[in-house]
Amino acid sequence: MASPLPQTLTLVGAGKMGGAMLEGWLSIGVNGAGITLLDPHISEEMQTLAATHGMSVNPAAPAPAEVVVLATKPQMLDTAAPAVQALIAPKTLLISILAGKTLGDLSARLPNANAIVRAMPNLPASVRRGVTAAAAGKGVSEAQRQLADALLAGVGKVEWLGDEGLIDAVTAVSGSGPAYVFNMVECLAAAGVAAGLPAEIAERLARATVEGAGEMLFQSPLPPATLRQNVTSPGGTTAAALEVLMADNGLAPLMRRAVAAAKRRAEELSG
Ligand SMILES: NC(=O)C1=CN([C@@H]2O[C@H](COP(=O)(O)OP(=O)(O)OC[C@H]3O[C@@H](n4cnc5c(N)ncnc54)[C@H](O)[C@@H]3O)[C@@H](O)[C@H]2O)C=CC1
Ligand SMILES: O=C(O)[C@@H]1CCC=N1
Repeated sequence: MASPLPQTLTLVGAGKMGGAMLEGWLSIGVNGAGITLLDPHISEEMQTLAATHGMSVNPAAPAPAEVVVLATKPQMLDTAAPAVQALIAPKTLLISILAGKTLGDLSARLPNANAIVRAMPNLPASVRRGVTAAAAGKGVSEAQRQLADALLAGVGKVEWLGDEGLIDAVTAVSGSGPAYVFNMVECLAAAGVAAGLPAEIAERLARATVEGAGEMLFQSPLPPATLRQNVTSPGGTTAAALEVLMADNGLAPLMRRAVAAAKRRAEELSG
């Protein structure tokens, strides 16, 4: 049996991530007429989407909803909290995607929220290929957990965590991770230019390479190390490059430092 979907859902903060998730929910059949968007700086694109699907946008007195999704910047939590409290009925499920803000931080600002799921999605949700890790607070019923799962699975894969304490590390790996990959495309293209390629060709090649490699990861059951080995002819060109990338001062320590910095920042955003 298909998982249940909410009859009413209010999205607080319809920016890049909230908007990406919203498009996924529409595509799995959440009824636009039951959706309310609250965002003081809502984009024209979101307004058009809302009009197309009969959503309500910034109503004067929004009613409590079955599900409230909090998708403002973490720094806006204090400002948004009074309006969010008014959206929460005793059985409302609150899903927060705010980096760094813990279940405890959310409960302290929204004491009337009985059921809170803290989730960390990522931007490929916009093409329904996201991955979200989520942790449920104590007051979340099994039905509410399934409801959250249905919404999060609508935009990609879902990992439920028994330990909320892992979410800052999740944020540093998969939440921020798409940006690392996009930066790798930029760096690969720039390196191609340094090697003599015209800039436009280098960018097209770098981009298509990551698209193709990503699709192989998607389609193949093989571990990434095997996929890497399949490109690497002994004594060939890839081996020469990997000697640099896999050196003691290569990509691994750099990535460790980057992920540690992101995790530290998530911890700083808590409170
Ligand atoms: N962008 C990403 O890849 C990811 C973002 N996140 C989380 O998603 C949240 C949103 O991030 P983005 O979408 O990137 O930011 P964004 O700036 O694109 O969106 C935030 C939206 O909140 C709106 N907003 C500001 N104050 C508000 C208020 N008081 N009430 C209602 N809406 C308000 C803004 O107008 C804006 O449209 C953050 O907490 C971030 O940690 C999580 C995973 C990935
Ligand atoms: O950069 C950020 O803080 C957010 C959280 C993960 C991705 N974007």
